[in-house]
Amino acid sequence: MLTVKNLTKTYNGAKRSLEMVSFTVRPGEMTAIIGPSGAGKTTILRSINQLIPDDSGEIFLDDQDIRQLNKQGLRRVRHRIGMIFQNYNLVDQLTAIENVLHGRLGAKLALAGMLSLYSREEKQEALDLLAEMGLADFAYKRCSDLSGGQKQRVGIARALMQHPKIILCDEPIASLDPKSTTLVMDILKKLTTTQDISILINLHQVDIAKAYADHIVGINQGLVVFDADAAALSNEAIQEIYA
Ligand SMILES: Nc1ncnc2c1ncn2[C@@H]1O[C@H](COP(=O)(O)OP(=O)(O)OP(=O)(O)O)[C@@H](O)[C@H]1O
Repeated sequence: MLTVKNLTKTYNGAKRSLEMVSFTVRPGEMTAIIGPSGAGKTTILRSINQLIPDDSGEIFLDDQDIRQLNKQGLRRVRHRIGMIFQNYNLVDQLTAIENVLHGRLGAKLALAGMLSLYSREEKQEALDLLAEMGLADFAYKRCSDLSGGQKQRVGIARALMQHPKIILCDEPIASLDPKSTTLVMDILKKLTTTQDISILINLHQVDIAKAYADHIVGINQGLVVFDADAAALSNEAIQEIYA
């Protein structure tokens, strides 16, 4: 479903951050990217939907090479890729439901988007998603008044509002306590099994990656040093990834 081939990236004047990175995210699976700080995990995610330019490689979502798309094509593809961030990226002064509705912006004409014009169906869908996230009572609360775990669940609902084929998660649990971590990871896992959504997730915690991911990609200094089913992640492999 998502195939990254020989992705290479150098930031201005710096040494190479990604070196011929290749891996595949299969449909309905959770793939975790693990590796030490600075290994290139965020750079991979940001390159996939072309938030940052890369040097070379191929990024296929189904049959389409994202790197070859024009502006309009890229906009369309981005709408099928949900994103979840460590710092939530919500508009704090808006309510939870308003933030969730932002997930529809990519599908709207510019004017409707600018005026925040949403249909009754869209509003109902946003409410239903918040209820699914256990946040029915928080729909009209400002996001600034929510806890980290609640904010992240609003972020997931916003991503789901895009009806994505894949969700990219950049360390979504890094700021959460253990209870919220379990809640958020359980929700993400359930999306893969019940909705056939693929998840590509950057994680710092190896134990969480082993417990939840179907497939693990280990990165060290911009190179893929492990790429296999989670069950194959041995202590030796972990040592090599974190060397
Ligand atoms: N905007 C930037 N300008 C220059 N170098 C950058 C930039 N962003 C990242 N890098 C460098 O690219 C490399 C990979 O960084 P990246 O943030 O992708 O790693 P990471 O694995 O996500 O790290 P962490 O786990 O700490 O978030 C690092 O050497 C980093 O210093």
